[in-house]
Amino acid sequence: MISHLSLTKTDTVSPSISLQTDSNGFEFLIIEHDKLSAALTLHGGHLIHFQKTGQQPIIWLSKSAIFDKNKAIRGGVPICWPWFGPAGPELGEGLPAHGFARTSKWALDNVQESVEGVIIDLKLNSNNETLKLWPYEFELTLQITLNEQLKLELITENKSDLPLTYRSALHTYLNISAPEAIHLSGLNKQFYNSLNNKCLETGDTTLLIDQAIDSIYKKANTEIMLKDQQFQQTLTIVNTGNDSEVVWSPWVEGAAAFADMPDNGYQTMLCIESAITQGDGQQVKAGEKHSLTTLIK
Ligand SMILES: O=P(O)(O)OC[C@H]1O[C@@H](O)[C@H](O)[C@@H](O)[C@@H]1O
Repeated sequence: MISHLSLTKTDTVSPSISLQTDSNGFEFLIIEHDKLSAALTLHGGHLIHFQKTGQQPIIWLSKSAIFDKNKAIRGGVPICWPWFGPAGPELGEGLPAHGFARTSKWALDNVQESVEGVIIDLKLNSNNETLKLWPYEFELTLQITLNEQLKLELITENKSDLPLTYRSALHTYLNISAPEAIHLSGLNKQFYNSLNNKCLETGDTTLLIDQAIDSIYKKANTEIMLKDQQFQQTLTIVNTGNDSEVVWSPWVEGAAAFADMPDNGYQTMLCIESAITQGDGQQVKAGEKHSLTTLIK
């Protein structure tokens, strides 16, 4: 999934993690471990690749993704935070879609390695720039656990004196063989259809992917299963701290409209997002923390 990138190693972080840059100096953390390979960027705190040794990549990255410090990366797991979709009108106009975490520079806080895999902690703290966009002091921690399973935990700590509310999504782009090979089950029956004025609709708990989809499902009551007949694998997805799951495929027209996705890109990806989208969002009291996770096994 990242073999098309031309990277140069600039530093060693730990036995299986190196810092590498592209020709523009854009930084990547590359993980080459006996059990898995993975990659992430400090820009956006963005996992862009995860593959267990001998298996298909689990995470999809656009072949035409743009690596630019002012843009969000197409593919991987963008961190949508502290809002999802457009910002609420109370925050003002001209704010970036899906918040600013996915275009902010995160700091590498900690790495742990074992024979099973690696755990990487990234941090993003409020600063003068974030306070102009969103008036709360915070510390965000993204813990990325890469081993037999993939786990992402996003911890929002409220460092202000007032309660905050946030919305979010771990906007996971999953790698699929082909839409017609996919059978998705375990979703809630009720969903808000963003392609139909966000109307609340009732469907089946299973879904075949044969057209554009942009739906906010009420939180699943059970595990979500993504069966891929061609890859002969079933991914099980368990989300916590969320109130909904977003399922998104841009399909033919959507992919054609994106400069950073090949026209056929929609055929090999499907987003299933652990999300906070309902009501006013998740409240976090002053000094407290809230955790949003997705686990893919
Ligand atoms: O192009 P972006 O900003 O990364 O967003 C991609 C998609 O993200 C999804 O989560 C939304 O439900 C879609 O409406 C949106 O189009």
